[in-house]
Amino acid sequence: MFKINNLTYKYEKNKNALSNINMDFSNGNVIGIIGSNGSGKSTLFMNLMGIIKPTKGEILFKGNLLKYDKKSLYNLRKDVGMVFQDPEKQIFYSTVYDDIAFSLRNIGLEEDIIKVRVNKALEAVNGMDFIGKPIHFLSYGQKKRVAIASVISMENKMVLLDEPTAGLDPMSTRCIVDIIKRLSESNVKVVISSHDMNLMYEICDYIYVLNEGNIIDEGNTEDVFINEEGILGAGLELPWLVKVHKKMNAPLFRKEEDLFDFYKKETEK
Ligand SMILES: Nc1ncnc2c1ncn2[C@@H]1O[C@H](COP(=O)(O)OP(=O)(O)OP(=O)(O)O)[C@@H](O)[C@H]1O
Repeated sequence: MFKINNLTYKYEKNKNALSNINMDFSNGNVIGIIGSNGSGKSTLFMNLMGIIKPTKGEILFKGNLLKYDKKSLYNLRKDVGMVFQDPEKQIFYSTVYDDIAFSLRNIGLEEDIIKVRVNKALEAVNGMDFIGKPIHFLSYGQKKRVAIASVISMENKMVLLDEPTAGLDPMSTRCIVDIIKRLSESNVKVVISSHDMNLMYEICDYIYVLNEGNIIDEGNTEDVFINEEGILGAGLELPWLVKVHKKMNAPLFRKEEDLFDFYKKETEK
């Protein structure tokens, strides 16, 4: 859906946050953007959503140059939803129900359909307990789950997730992994940024590695993560399954269950 040609973005009085970026999101169904703090991930997402405009280069959406008038942005955001890194940036309403319902009311849905969508989205993030609660009663992790539910409820064709699991406990993280898998199975394109290399290795099928605003590597997930130099060079670490492969000479597995099955069979021999 998105194709990015030679995108450069510079914040005022700062060096380039992104330099000459080329990306094609038709390369995968779950696309990962990895990079250490300050490498440009959030800046990239804000460019894609039309919140900020490239200093140089172009962003194509469905083959057309991104436009910034109200109607074009409304249409873009009907197709593409984004979960911001900081949930406070996208939560405005007094109660959880109304917050999620807000965007759905905006696109003119009937109240009974809204009710179904809000319930379904909150169930997906394991958040039905707080449906009627005022937002300010929630913890950071709970707000994050509401922000994710809000985007899911829109049923967009594409979802951008900026650090969706940062600050979440293990159970909530598993919920998010399941959500991403389900979205992908229902043909929603997912683009995700995260510092959690194990998560990215598990769910992504194509990876871009950002370092100080430059793409220093890209490719299919296994090819990118096997390149230790590239990963360490970007200030990241190898997923544990790749470490086991490299240090213990085990086959390369994508899922930990496959590794455990392998060793179980080996010890039974
Ligand atoms: N509003 C801003 N004004 C000036 N510089 C900014 C602004 N926001 C970000 N930057 C700079 O742009 C660069 C990229 O920042 P960005 O937030 O996109 O990185 P990131 O990869 O999302 O980082 P993190 O992993 O910490 O979320 C950094 O050098 C940062 O200091």
